[in-house]
Amino acid sequence: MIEAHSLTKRFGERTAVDDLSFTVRPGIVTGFLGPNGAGKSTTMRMLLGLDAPTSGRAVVNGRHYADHRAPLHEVGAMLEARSVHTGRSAHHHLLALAATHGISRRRVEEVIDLVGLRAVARKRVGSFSLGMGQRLGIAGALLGDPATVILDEPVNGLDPEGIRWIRDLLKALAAEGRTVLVSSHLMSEMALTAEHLIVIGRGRLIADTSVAEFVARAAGEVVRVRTEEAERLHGLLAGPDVSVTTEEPGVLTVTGLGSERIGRIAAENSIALAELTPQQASLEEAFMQLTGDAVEYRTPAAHLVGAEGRAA
Ligand SMILES: Nc1ncnc2c1ncn2[C@@H]1O[C@H](COP(=O)(O)OP(=O)(O)OP(=O)(O)O)[C@@H](O)[C@H]1O
Repeated sequence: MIEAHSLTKRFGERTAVDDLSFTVRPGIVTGFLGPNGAGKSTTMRMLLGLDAPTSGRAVVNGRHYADHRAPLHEVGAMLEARSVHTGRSAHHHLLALAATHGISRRRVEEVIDLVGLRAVARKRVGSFSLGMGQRLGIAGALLGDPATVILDEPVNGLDPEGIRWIRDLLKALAAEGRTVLVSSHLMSEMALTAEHLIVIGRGRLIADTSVAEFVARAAGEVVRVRTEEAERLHGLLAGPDVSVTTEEPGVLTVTGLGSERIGRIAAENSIALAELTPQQASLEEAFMQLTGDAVEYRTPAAHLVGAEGRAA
């Protein structure tokens, strides 16, 4: 379990994390989301005792990180910036880490296999690709078989197979009853991986909710209706809090009225419907809506869409 109590971090004039409180529970994957510069890494560093909060408290498994006698057994972490001696092999790096906690060689071999680095375990870390480095970071995080796992952007640099592997690994770790907190700016990835979300913008909490609730809350109710009498139905549905648009002939997109109500209005007026479909906004759309004001470094919209791999 991870608890942030009114965490605040200032760097000079800049407030990177602003009165942030949340709890991350065991047994599910919790996604930590926010636009670039939102304060995710700084928060994770405070959880791990690497940055001291200006005020507030970070507690992991009931204690400050620094108060754990054998922290690798409590919290396994991988932060974005890797601090690995590039001249060492993966095997040696993990052995050195294991030695600090009296962790056995056998466990080192186990995690090497678990992260799929067996074939390159004796190679110098300096020659590793970004994806291999991520796998090594995860091996280090899991070395102490910790109850809590904190990973900063773990899918960075991984290929599709690697991304799928991380997704399955995180879910398996949570299913074993561990607390799993994973940061990302990739909404689509979190939708597939996380069950719960903590969303921040400009260092402040924007949402602490399940993935399903997050989308529903941000998106509002949108229903697609197809009928040969679109024009007549349009007139019947229109109202002060209802917006009806026509994107293609015979198809209405209705916001502000539920599908049940639309179906009833159509029936009362003897309008046959060919389709009546509640739409779900994608997580990206929901995220954009919620964090719109909190984006620090804004990219032109077309670039943002492209970066997320979605068609306009
Ligand atoms: N050591 C530091 N000194 C000064 N400012 C800092 C420092 N570390 C972070 N910041 C600032 O604090 C804010 C939050 O940064 P942080 O790296 O925590 O965000 P993030 O959500 O992890 O972003 P990203 O997704 O880009 O990694 C940013 O405005 C950043 O410039």
